[in-house]
Amino acid sequence: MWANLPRILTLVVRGFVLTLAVLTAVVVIRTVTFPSYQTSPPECKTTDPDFIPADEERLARFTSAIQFQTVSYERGVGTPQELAKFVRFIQKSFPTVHSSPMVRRDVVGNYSLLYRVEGSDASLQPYMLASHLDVVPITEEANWEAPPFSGQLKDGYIYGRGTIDAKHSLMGSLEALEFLLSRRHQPKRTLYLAFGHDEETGGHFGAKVIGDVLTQRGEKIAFILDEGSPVGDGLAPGVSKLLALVSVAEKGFLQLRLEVNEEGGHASMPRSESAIGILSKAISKLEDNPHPNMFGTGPEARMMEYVATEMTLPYRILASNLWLFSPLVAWVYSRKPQTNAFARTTTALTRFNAGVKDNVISPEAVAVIDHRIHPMSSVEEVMEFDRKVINDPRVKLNVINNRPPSPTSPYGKDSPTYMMLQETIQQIYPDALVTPTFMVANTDTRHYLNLSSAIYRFNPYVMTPSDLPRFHGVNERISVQNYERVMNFYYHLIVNMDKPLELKRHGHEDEL
Ligand SMILES: CCCCCCCC/C=C\CCCCCCCC(=O)N[C@@H](CCSC)C(=O)O
Ligand SMILES: [Zn+2]
Ligand SMILES: [Zn+2]
Repeated sequence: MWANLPRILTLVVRGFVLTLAVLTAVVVIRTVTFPSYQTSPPECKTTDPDFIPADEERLARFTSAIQFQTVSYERGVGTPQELAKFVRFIQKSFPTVHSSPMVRRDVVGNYSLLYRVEGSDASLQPYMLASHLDVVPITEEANWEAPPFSGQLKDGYIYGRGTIDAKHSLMGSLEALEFLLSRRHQPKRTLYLAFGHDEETGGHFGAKVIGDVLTQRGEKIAFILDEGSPVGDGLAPGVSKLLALVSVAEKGFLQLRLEVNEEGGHASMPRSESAIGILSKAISKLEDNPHPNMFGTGPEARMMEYVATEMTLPYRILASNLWLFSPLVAWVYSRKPQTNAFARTTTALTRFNAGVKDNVISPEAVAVIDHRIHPMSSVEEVMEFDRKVINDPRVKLNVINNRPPSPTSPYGKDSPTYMMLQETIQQIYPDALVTPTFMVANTDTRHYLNLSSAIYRFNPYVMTPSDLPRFHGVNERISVQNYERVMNFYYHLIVNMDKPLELKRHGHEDEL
């Protein structure tokens, strides 16, 4: 036995070296032969004479739109008077849209707006552009560089709540339509514009009703485009070019109310555990035990493949070989909040309430957890995980609201609508890569799922990592350049949708 040891060791080392050599060879071959999913940009139209400039008049309209304080607070609790004023302002600001015989406008659920622009070819399925009228409340008002409802123009940026979420797309799509109709252009394909008034609190009285109205009309929609992920500048690790993130799916959500009820009493005679202490431990366990890393199991893996050939070398090797490096990429993604959101179901503690007086032991403690569910997980799985982690029957878990992750819409060369979107994005951003991904937050599209199987969530503006905290945060703003891109993106999209949407498969063509 001992005599054979050198031979055995040699064989083991040889086996190891051989395996390493084979793995390295496979990794190298895959890296250099990995297919490119990017197509060259079409002829750029933004230099055409019919480009929409962000001139004084349009910027003034956008500024005014920001000044309406259309805040949504809680489900069913909004700002009806501001919404009504904003609706009147929209009507006055886009006279051609509102007087055209081609346009039917319905006010739905009191304040939401549904426009139908009649196309000349009734055989073509309509499509829909969506956004919303409402905004979230202001936080830390003292830290804003310009008053949050001013729409003030400062150093090339328009400041205010709603500038990126989402009055840019509401006003931008209406500007595009006004521009088009004022040139007496009738689209071939019927187009809907749908603007809910309570997206920020779930869309139960706005988008839900719009969805019901269209369902009752028996409408089937070729594709829907709502607010969503942006064109990232430095957002994705290893990608130096602009990266247009088209969300073909959306995370689910689960909002849970955690409640502990214990005996209260005089603060001079406390028991060893209080309602506050028990709930704090539960919360702390949830924060210490994140939901499992699922990177590589959902549409996020496709995102890596779509950009693999364009990445800097170390990332290119990783992205071309997810079969081997998925756990490593998963770890890299889990290190920053914005990429971690793609790797797992997230857990945000959004409310914590207890106590009424300094010397009274509170009999009750309540917290709210907002989970965003990874597309490959489920509401049930998340509940089960939380229960196991908390492992304390004194902590009651009540569901406030929930929604499973959305289905994934078609993407890639087999999907004419996705390709039309990609082409339009490339007209505005000729140097950008375009990739499917999923939306880490939620949109009104949850109410439109039965209207279309092709639902995309995309914001046609550029965002850097330092811009991300502006969503629902302090100093929300959009650059004039970005707002101009938004208007022209919608304009180009509407023009492009007059071209036939063709499925080019197996040598035959079908039109939607
Ligand atoms: C690897 C790529 C990294 C890219 C990282 C960043 C991508 C960031 C993407 C999107 C951020 C934009 C978020 C906008 C959210 C707008 C929608 C919204 O606010 N929805 C509400 C709905 C409330 S319903 C109760 C929400 O809370 O989700
Ligand atoms: Zn929004
Ligand atoms: Zn929002």
